[in-house]
Amino acid sequence: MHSRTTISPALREWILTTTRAGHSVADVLQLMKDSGYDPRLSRSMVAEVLKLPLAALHARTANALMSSLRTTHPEAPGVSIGGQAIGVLLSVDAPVIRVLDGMLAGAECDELIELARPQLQRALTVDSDGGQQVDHRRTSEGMFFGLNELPLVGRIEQRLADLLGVPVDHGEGLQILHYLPGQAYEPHYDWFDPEQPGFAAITAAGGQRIASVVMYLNTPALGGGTAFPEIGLTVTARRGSAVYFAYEGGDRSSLHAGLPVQRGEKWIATKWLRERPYRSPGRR
Ligand SMILES: O=C(O)CCC(=O)C(=O)O
Ligand SMILES: [Fe+2]
Repeated sequence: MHSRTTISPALREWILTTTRAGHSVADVLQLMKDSGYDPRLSRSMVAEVLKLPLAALHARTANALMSSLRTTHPEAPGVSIGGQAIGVLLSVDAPVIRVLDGMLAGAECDELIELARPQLQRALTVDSDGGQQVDHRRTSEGMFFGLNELPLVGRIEQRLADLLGVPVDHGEGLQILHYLPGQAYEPHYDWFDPEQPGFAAITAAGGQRIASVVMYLNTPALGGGTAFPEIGLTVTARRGSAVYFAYEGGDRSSLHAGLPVQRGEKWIATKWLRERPYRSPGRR
């Protein structure tokens, strides 16, 4: 007798909408695994809902589950997305860097600052065990928006997704950072170090980081650029513009720093992108 798996209507609906939204079967299985579903059970449930032969899923799973997406690097001279003309002002091949102007409209910058201001807290970094820590290397204050938390946030996330060819749910929540004179973010990598004990925990959902977009929400009076010391490049912090950079885990050329603000203040919004969907069913 063929025994059918019991699938809740909510889960059935989620599998259908997620695949219709363009996600691969591998993505769906990975998201379910991240949410604690048994992989074998997930495969039968997904096969049943999508009316796929179970064997096809088994054969594909091992490779497909590890499949990871890369961002598409924006090409000069630029692109228009939803009415926003984004210009590519500078391109570097190694590390991959694009300096972008027109990433955000002035009003969007102002709105993000005002929404974030009341929620600022001392910015944390991920410690070697995967937990959050106060870090002397990063003296700014910050906050995170949930994915698509507000229409403005959702609009910016969709623009980034269209620009980089990666679904919105590969993104971590948008982080807003505020630096005052003297505050900085010392040289660091955005990818997670596979040698660190917390690597498995940090990358269990979404996998490794693959790219970052630092968007400048204001123009500091002096200082506060983003430096790439390995190649001697400093990107000027200018309201509405952004720096995008992409990397592999372990890529030391992607070392970068938020230089100290010398006069005025600096506001940025950072989006970190993962190789796989970072958002799982039921998680914001
Ligand atoms: O403040 C900056 O310019 C860089 C910020 C940064 O590196 C980050 O948010 O990961
Ligand atoms: Fe960074």
